[in-house]
This record gives sequence, C-alpha cells and structure tokens, in this order.
Amino acid sequence: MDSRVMEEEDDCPELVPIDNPSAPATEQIPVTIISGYLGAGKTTLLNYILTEQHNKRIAVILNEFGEGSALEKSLAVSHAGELYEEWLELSNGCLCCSVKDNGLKAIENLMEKKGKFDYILLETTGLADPGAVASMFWVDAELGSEIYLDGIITVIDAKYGLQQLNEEKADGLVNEAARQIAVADLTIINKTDLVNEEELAQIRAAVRSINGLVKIIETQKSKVDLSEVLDLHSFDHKDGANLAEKLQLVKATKPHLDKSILTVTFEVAGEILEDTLNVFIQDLLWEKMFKNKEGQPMTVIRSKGIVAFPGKAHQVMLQGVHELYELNEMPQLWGDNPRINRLVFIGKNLDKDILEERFTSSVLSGTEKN
Ligand SMILES: Nc1nc2c(ncn2[C@@H]2O[C@H](COP(=O)(O)OP(=O)(O)OP(=O)(O)O)[C@@H](O)[C@H]2O)c(=O)[nH]1
Ligand SMILES: [Zn+2]
Repeated sequence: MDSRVMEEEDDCPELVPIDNPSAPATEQIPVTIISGYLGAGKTTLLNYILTEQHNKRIAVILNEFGEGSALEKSLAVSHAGELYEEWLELSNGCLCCSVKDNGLKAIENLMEKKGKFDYILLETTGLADPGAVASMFWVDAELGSEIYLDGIITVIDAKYGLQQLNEEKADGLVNEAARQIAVADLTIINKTDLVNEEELAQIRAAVRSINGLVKIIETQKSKVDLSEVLDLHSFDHKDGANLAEKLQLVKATKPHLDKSILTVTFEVAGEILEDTLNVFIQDLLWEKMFKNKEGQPMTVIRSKGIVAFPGKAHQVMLQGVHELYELNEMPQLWGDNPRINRLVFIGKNLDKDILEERFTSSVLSGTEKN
C-alpha cells in the first residue's frame, strides 16, 4: 500500500481553527467557462447572476463581442483602440469586468484582486472553442496554481440552435456550435419562450446526440438556479463519488445532425498498467493512429473515465479536453467492487468497436498480473 493511502485513511485529529503561517495563503478559486453560439444568452446569464441576491462574491468577466446589454456597455472602456479593462465592484459584493478578447488576460488581471471574490465566471466569444480556453488553465502553470476549472457551460439558442448546428463548414471541420456542446459539462437550452414543445424536443435530442454525458437544463432569459451552474467539480475528484454511477448511465449516441460528432462509451473489466494506458490514450489523442471503418482518423474532443491500475486500491479518473489529458487517483476505493474500466469519448469519426477492442487488448490478462 502506498503512503498516500495510509495518510488518507488515518483518522483526522480534531480540527481547531488556528492562524497557520505555513498554510497556503489562499484556496484555489473555481472558474466556470460560459460558452455558447452568438446571441444564445451568455451575457444574459451572467447579468442575471450578477443581479441576483446570493451570498457569493463572484467575479464575472463579460464578453463584449456582440451587441450586449446596457450593463455591459456602461463598463466597456476602449482607449485608442486598445483594450482597457476596468473592474467594477457591485453592491452585492460581485466584481464585474467587460472585455473584448477571450478573457484570459482579464483573469490574470483579476488575480491581483485576490481575496475580494471566491468564484470566477468567464464568458467566451460566441465563436470561441471553449475547449481551447479550458486547456489553457491546464497548461498555464502559474494560473493553474491559483485557479481551477470547475466546469464548461454551453448556452444554446432554443430557436436557432438547430440551424447553427447544421451549418456546414467548408473545410470539413467540426462546426463551432457542435464543438461547444461536445466539450460542455452542462448545457442550458435558453429562449424556450420562442419555441413549441416539438421544437424543444428536437433541439434537446440534437444536444443529446452529440454529448451523451452532458446535463441539459432549459431556461427563459437564462434564469437558472445558481446551484445548478456553480461548483460542478466536473474535472476533479469531488465529481468522483458519482462519476462511476454517471458513467454507467451514459448511453452511446447516434450521429444526428452534425454527422460526425457523437459519444461512445464502453466498459472493460480488469486492470491496465499506467504506461500501457498512456500509450493507448496518446495513440488516440496525439498520434491520431485510430481510424474508423471508413479509414477516417478519430478525433476526440472530450474524454472521461475511470480506470483500474494493478495494485492500486484507489480508482483513477481520466479527464481530457482535446489533446490534453490527466490521470488522477481519486479518494474512492475499489473495495469489493469489481474492477471495471469505464471510458467515454466524445468526438468525430469515433468507432466504439475499434476503440473497445484496442482497449481490451491493452488490459492485463490474468497471467500477466504481478
Ligand atoms: N426571447 C428571448 N430572448 C432572450 C432570452 N434570453 C436572452 N434573450 C435575448 O437575446 C439577445 C442575446 O442575448 P445575450 O445574452 O447578449 O447573448 P450572448 O450569448 O451573450 O451574445 P454574444 O455575446 O453576442 O455572442 C438579447 O437581446 C437578449 O435579451 C430568452 O429566454 N428569450
Ligand atoms: Zn455576450
């Protein structure tokens, strides 16, 4: 048993609040990325959160690419064509800033005001790939030590969402609207006042056909319960408690609109060596060595899973966005549960049978163990 396991299983001594100078100065701050196609209701969502009464100090970075609301406009300060960011403290303790780019700079800027807020919401531009923004938090070590990615939310226009998903890209690339749904942890189908039940069912089915993992909620004027959008812990072990259960419920999807993006999921009993798993993932994500039956290379936008390493008491979680991935040991133990690896991949040209076969051949057979 390794030492980490020992520590975690030790009984905790009674905790008393003390001023500990060696304790980290601040906790990591969660960041939620709000994505969504042009005009879907991202800014409406953020304005709603800003004006709601809640006992949180939220820093909001509004993207100001589109027309925007009055609140947005009053904050936009442009100086000689240069982007100028101004942080405004609102009466309910929130901080707000309006920017014209993808907002990463604004976050860096914001960190100088550490201690004044405990949550960050970041709106990306309507055409941005939220996966690329999310990846930066993993890559930027400096930023990554101060903040963590809590989740990616994609707002969808109930009326125009289908049309946006259907727009074909000339070069055969995945369209932005589909990409935003593929990478999301939560989708908000907004503007339900503009559609009937049937149209709503169609857009819901289209979202589900792309992303078999994502939670879907429906809103008007982006009015949501804050608890549904904040503290999702989509990328860390706090999601682990229900991750095993959640992955079991994931259904593979059939391509619907954007013919290429879908969700595949499979489970394989047994254990896999960490090195072998890394080769499997890197062949898939980096080397693009896996092809579907038509010979087209598989492209993964989002990966998630639970795997079993030999000799490890703890479950290991896989998280991936585009080509970046992480394998992290979770607090959850396998215990008496059968060691079953469960994987979910969302992307283009994915073939479940081929992926499952390759994974199965990487899993240790009984005689190889130890
Ligand atoms: N009918 C209707 N209109 C809505 C709803 N939610 C937002 N809108 C309107 O849709 C327009 C676009 O909303 P925004 O919140 O600015 O959308 P956005 O996603 O931030 O847009 P960009 O930043 O330009 O990509 C605004 O005029 C909103 O008032 C809704 O539920 N129903
Ligand atoms: Zn906006």
